[in-house]
Amino acid sequence: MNIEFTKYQGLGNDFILVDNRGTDEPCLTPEDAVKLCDRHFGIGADGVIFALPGQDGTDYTMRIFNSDGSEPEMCGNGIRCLAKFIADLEGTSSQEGQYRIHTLAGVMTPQIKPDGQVTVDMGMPRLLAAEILTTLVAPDKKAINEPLEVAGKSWLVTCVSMGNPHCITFVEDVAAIELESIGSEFEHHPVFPKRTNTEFIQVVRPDYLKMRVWERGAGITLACGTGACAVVVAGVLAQKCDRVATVELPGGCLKIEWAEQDQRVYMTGPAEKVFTGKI
Ligand SMILES: N[C@@H](CCC[C@H](N)C(=O)O)C(=O)O
Repeated sequence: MNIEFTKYQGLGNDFILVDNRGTDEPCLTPEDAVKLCDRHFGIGADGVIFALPGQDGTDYTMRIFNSDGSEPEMCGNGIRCLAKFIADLEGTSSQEGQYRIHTLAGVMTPQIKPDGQVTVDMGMPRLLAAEILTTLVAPDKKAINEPLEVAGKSWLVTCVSMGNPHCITFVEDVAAIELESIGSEFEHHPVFPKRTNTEFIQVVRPDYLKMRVWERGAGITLACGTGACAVVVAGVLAQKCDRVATVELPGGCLKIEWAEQDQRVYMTGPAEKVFTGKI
């Protein structure tokens, strides 16, 4: 193996980025990803992201393996990192750039802004149980504020897909949540046949939310972009937040808008190169 990589992070959600423009399949296996993501015996990361050739008229394709080797449909912090990585590969990192990226969740459009932040058109949220995927309610129904039994307690949850599944629960105090012990129970709950990401949310103000996350396939992370988008959608549906809100995560803040006009979700946040290396 002789592969160059660049490590990026978006709010501390960190990824190994690989230039995979030469072939249509990832040049590393899910098993490789598990080894490389290991924080003691590997490079250390929440996932490995591949920049592949575009499909169906898009500029690039993004594929990602979680740190457990599973393949999610989308990654919000990851796609901001990918935009910066592409700008670097194309030698345009000092300019603004906009890319159409094919993902397993559809086409996403990240745009690098003059201040270096990246805004991503994340598409429309999917709300029906059959799309999410959850058996918590009937396939043609939305799961909004539904009771779910986890760790001996009944939680009111709202389920949203941003291409990948999210289970959101509003709590009084996010700091008091014992994520280490309950996160995995949500992830593997039988009502989520493809497992789930879980977000715990404290509403500070309707335009300011505090979030902690347990990610499917990665456990506790410092931030989750698709999660922050799903949270604002859930907050609007449950009448707990505005359509434009700041979501504060342990790694920093994201600005999320669920636009009334086109019903699409827009996410703005940072993405930074950390170092380059060779495997
Ligand atoms: N951290 C990501 C989400 C990565 C995928 C997730 N773990 C899943 O399996 O769905 C983000 O920023 O969106």
